[in-house]
Amino acid sequence: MASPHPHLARFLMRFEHFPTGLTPDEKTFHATFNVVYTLAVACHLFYAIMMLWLGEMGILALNLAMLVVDLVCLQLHRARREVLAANLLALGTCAQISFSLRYFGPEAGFDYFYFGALLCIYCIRTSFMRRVMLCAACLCMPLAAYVVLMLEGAINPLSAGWALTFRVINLCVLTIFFTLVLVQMGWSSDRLRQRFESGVRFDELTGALSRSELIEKGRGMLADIGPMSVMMVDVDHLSLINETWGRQAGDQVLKELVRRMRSILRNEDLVGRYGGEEFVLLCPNLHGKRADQVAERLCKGVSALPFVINDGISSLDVSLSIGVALRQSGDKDLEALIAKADVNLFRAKHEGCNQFVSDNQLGPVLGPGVAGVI
Ligand SMILES: Nc1nc2c(ncn2[C@@H]2O[C@H](COP(=O)(O)OP(=O)(O)OP(=O)(O)O)[C@@H](O)[C@H]2O)c(=O)[nH]1
Repeated sequence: MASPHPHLARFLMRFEHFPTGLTPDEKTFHATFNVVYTLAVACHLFYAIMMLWLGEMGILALNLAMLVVDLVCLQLHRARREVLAANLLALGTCAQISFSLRYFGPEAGFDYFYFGALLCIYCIRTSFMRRVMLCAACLCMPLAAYVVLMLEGAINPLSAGWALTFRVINLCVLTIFFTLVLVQMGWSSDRLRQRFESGVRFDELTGALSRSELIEKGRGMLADIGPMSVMMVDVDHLSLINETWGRQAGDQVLKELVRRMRSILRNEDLVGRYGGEEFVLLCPNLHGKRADQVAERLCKGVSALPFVINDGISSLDVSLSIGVALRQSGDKDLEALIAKADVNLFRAKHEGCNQFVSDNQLGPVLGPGVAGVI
């Protein structure tokens, strides 16, 4: 899916050096999180300084604890990070609200109303478990704040001007947080929906399209669109990798291969697992020399970095061979195109692997290579 806001996406991407192999959407997703975290941490620090100033050691301890959790959370794996982020943002906001209640008294009810409205919008797009977690997290702290308030009564040491300023800041920060979280949730849930709810069948191991799905979508493409390239991709010497490092290592190579190919290809290109270690790529509107350039980029790009296997203990150099078939005008037979790509793949293998051969007869372009251990 293309990011709905390309300018925002480009801006957000400046916030991080990304690991290689991420798609533009994934980069935006990461970057959004980083902006949210930066804001969250800055906000916690701001409140911490204010608490110190006001001598509120209890709320200060709470804020600092959350700051530490935030920072730890930053280091976590991104899947877990997503769930934690939602909770942390809610908790952080509640800390601010408990402060508001304490110092602004019942007027802070408006903040609650506003926060509740934002949370509702946010929750609509989350899973049931996440909604439960969010609500639990969001209810705990204001509840604690109310108990404290009931015991001590609201105090209001701030002048009306300061109180208004802080409440405005509070509401602005809330708005920025939740806007960013909403944007991010929109992108991620769209991706999830595309992946799991659209009835599209995926290969379980690699996440590539299943063979039947690929054929179905490919036939649709041939009916609808003009030029197109079909590439048959084969991992070189996978049986050697399996024998030397075990089948699990081979599986990791296949998974990583699909991830890297996706990062090189455009969003509209389809990656399907055709069988075993063979993948078919369907690239609409790609023809002539541009198809060769993409095939070359795949060969070079995928093998540029070693593949990490066995939980990071070892790494392998892995290369690809690719056969490219170009759709001639009027071609409607997908299987014939795939068969043509397969013939070209056979030539690429025969001529030494780690290269592509295309209908353009411009390949092979790379020297022979073998899978080797670093
Ligand atoms: N780990 C793993 N291996 C697979 C999977 N599917 C197929 N293979 C292996 O891929 C290997 C394919 O063997 P070959 O057709 O001889 O190909 P190769 O060893 O890659 O040699 P070349 O293609 O000539 O470079 C076999 O060892 C299969 O067991 C899979 O899902 N996981």
